[in-house]
Order: sequence, then structure tokens, then C-alpha cells
Amino acid sequence: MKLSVIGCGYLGAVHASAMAELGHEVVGIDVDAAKIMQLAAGKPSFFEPGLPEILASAGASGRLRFSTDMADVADATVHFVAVGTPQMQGSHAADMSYVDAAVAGLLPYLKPGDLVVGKSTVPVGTAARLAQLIADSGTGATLAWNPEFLREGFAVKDTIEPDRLVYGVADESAAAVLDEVYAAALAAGTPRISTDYATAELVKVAANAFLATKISFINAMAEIAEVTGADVSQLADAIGHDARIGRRFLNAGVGFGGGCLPKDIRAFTARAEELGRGESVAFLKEVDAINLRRRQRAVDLAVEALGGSVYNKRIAVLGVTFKPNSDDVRDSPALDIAVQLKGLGAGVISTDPQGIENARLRHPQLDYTDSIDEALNGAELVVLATEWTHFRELDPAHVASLAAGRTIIDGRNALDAAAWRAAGWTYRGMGRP
Ligand SMILES: NC(=O)c1ccc[n+]([C@@H]2O[C@H](COP(=O)([O-])OP(=O)(O)OC[C@H]3O[C@@H](n4cnc5c(N)ncnc54)[C@H](O)[C@@H]3O)[C@@H](O)[C@H]2O)c1
Ligand SMILES: O=c1ccn([C@@H]2O[C@H](COP(=O)(O)OP(=O)(O)O[C@H]3O[C@H](CO)[C@@H](O)[C@H](O)[C@H]3O)[C@@H](O)[C@H]2O)c(=O)[nH]1
Repeated sequence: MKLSVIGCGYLGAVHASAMAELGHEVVGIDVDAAKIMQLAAGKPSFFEPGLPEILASAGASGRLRFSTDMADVADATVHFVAVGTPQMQGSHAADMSYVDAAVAGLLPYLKPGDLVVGKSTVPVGTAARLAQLIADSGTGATLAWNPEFLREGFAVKDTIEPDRLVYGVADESAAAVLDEVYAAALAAGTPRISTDYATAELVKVAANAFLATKISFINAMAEIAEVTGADVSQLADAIGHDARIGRRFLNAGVGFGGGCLPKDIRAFTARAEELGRGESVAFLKEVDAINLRRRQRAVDLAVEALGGSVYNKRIAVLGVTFKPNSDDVRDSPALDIAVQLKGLGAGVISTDPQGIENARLRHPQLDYTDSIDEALNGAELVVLATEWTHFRELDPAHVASLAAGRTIIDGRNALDAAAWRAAGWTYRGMGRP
């Protein structure tokens, strides 16, 4: 099939490459000329495991092109909209201007039978509004909403082998088109839920709200563990054995960040309030508040560990990205902690295997190094903020040979506390004794 993907960021670049890898003919469109030049040269514009490989093989097949010119979508019959829906400045609602601009840009090139497929995460009601806009355009095209559930770090696998496909459609012909797009995943038995627009839009925000709630739940337990001497990691293991609860997404620490969970729960709250149902999701404000408190807790632990003040103290912060295996620093707890410590006068040095370039763009005032050893050298305190394997596998004796201090704050409860203590370290976890 001939597909276009509008917006080639973390979601769109992977979607375009994966669809081409599956045999479709794909053109990826973005307004960012530098990004398009890189992608067209076969170089991903961000770090995502597996993306270089599929970008290269799909590019070599001749099935994948990239362009800044919307006119290049004219041959395609299915148009995925994968542009950003960031949090608006000054409000918690989603900024819909990019989605609106992308759909407006598509209109002149739509033909009878074309299907516009929304993938961006949007406030419920968006699909119905855009379907009306497309119907009014007289192009003969229609709209579907097909939310995306990929995780950064696993984006390629999640796109090629999704755990479910959700279609928000106005009629079965749109579902049939999507079945053709996703024929490979469907043949492999992927569950498929075909529903109305509003349900499809809500599935996406409900899924992220649930995940965020699960993380804040365990972080709330960490707060209680901190005042009782209990161990939140053991608590998570124990409740996680109950299959109704499950162990995944019960890792307490400095909390969730990224370009999705934080903004999506806030946008969901804002939309529910607009709909007069703010009270139904009022708990999400608490989920957000618990989450932000955990970043503060890590900063407080640092102050405590350094005797009441971090002023002029050298602190190594391990990690800048919001999670391992990504270069994404959007709303990253790790960066937030580094910024707060720097604000308190600490000499912070951050290191990360992939995120430094992005971090430097956002926070040029921080000091960064590619070298873990350089970050650790002379550090009076070490803070693990993102659980990259590189940091989890650090040998406590090696770190002790470089650092000036002997306290490590494990912001992700990712280290072997006993091993660090045995090597002479004061280990402080998040909700672990
Ligand atoms: N990143 C993820 O893991 C993920 C997963 C599922 C859903 N989502 C959702 O997907 C959407 C995109 O997220 P992202 O992380 O890829 O964002 P992103 O910022 O990485 O990418 C968005 C891209 O859209 C481009 N763009 C903006 N306006 C455009 C226009 N008018 N025409 C063409 N291109 C345009 C931007 O230049 C940018 O490259 C969001 O709604 C997000 O919530 C993201
Ligand atoms: O037990 C856990 C699990 C995750 N996190 C943190 O939660 C954040 C989000 O993690 P994850 O969900 O793995 O990353 P994303 O790539 O942002 O993916 C989420 O957001 C995407 C965009 O909407 C969705 O598509 C995915 O399904 C959803 O998992 C990260 O900061 C993690 O460190 C925890 O603190 N504890």
C-alpha cells in the first residue's frame, strides 16, 4: 500500500520505517528540514535501538522516502498523522495546533477513498471534529483514529509486533483499510479492537493514566516505607506476585517523565474539566503531585547526605534521559534533579550514554561529560537518576577509587544495596532502608 506519515519524530520516524520494512511504500513528511535530511541519508535523528537497521533496509529497498514537501503525499492513499501534541504553555491542555496544521496541510492532496489516520495522542472529541472538517472539504477522504502504544527504547518491536491494535472508525470500510495496513501483525494474532472515535481516543489516555497511576501508587508506598523502615522493592515484589496486580510498572524511584505520561495525564485532566467531569479524574492531579514529590525527595536526600547543604559540593548525576535506551530528555526526572541541585549551588556534573546532546540544548547551564569516570572523579556524592545498564553495572570499588565521598543515592532502586554497602558505601534508595 502507499502510505504517508506526517511528522517524523520519535513516533513518526519509527512508524514510517517499520511500515516500509513490512512492505508498504512510504513517504515521511516533516516541517523540520534538518530532520528530513538526516532521515533521508539513513541516519535516525534520535537514538532508538533497531531504528538504524530498519531505516537502512527500508531505504535500500526504495520503499521509504522522506520529504518536507506535503505535495509528496499525493500518491499515497493512507495518511498517518504523527505530529506532536505537547503541553500548552501556561495551561495543562494539549496544544492541538500541530495536528490541525498537519490536517490542513493534507487537505489539498486528499482524493476520494483516501484515509487520514490519526496516531497522535489527542483530547477526546478531536477525531469527530477533524472527521467533520475532512467531510466538509469535499475531498471524498475519511478519517480514522489509531492510537499508538509504543514505548521508547522498544519502539521498533512495539510497532512491528504491537500488543493490540485499536481503530476508532466511523464505518467498517476504514477498519478494512487499516486491516490491510496491519496485515502482518493481524496474521500473527495481534488483538484488534475496532470501535468509535471517542473510545479509541480514550483508550490511549486511559492506558497512560493507568500506567502513571501504577507508578505513583508504588511511589506513595515508598513514601510510607520511608517513615516506617519498610522496603518498597520487596513490597512491590510481594504484591506483584498477585496476578491481578502484576509486578511490571511497580518500580519506585524518582518517578515518571518523558514526552507522554506527564503531559498526557495533565491533558486528560484538562479535557475532563472542559467536559464537566473534572472530578472523575481528579486523582490524576494527586498522581502528578506524588510523581513530582519523588524528584524533590531525591534532592532532599542529597542535601541530607551532604550534611545539610550541597553548596559548592561536587555531585555526579548518572543519567539525563527520562529512561534508559532513549536519548529523550523531555520532562526527565534526572535532568530536573540536576537542575535543582545546581540551583542550590552544587557543582553538578551529569553523564549519560545517549542524552547529553538533547540535555545540553535544554539546560546549557549544566555541566556534562561523556565519561562516567570523569563524572565520578572527585564527586562528593553520586546520584543514580536513570537506570542505564552502564550505571547498574558499575563496580562499587571502582567508583570508590574515583569519588571523594562514599554516599550513593539510588534514585531508581536499581542497584544491589548489599554490594554497595559491603564496599564501604552509604547506600540510600527511594523507599528502601
Ligand atoms: N514518543 C512516543 O513514544 C509516543 C508514543 C505514542 C504516542 N505518541 C504521541 O505521538 C505524537 C508525536 O509524539 P513524538 O514523541 O513523536 O513527538 P516529536 O516531537 O518527536 O515529533 C513530532 C514531529 O512532528 C513534526 N511536525 C510538527 N508539525 C508538523 C506539520 N505541520 N507537518 C509535518 N510535521 C510536523 C515535528 O517537526 C516533529 O518532528 C504525540 O501526540 C505523542 O503524544 C508518542
Ligand atoms: O515501574 C516503573 C516504570 C516506569 N517508570 C518511569 O515511567 C516513565 C515512562 O516509562 P515508559 O512508559 O516505559 O516510557 P514511554 O516510552 O514514555 O511510554 C509510555 O508512553 C508512550 C507514549 O504515549 C506510550 O505509547 C507507552 O505505552 C507508555 O508506556 C519513565 O520515566 C520511567 O522511568 C517508573 O518510574 N517506574
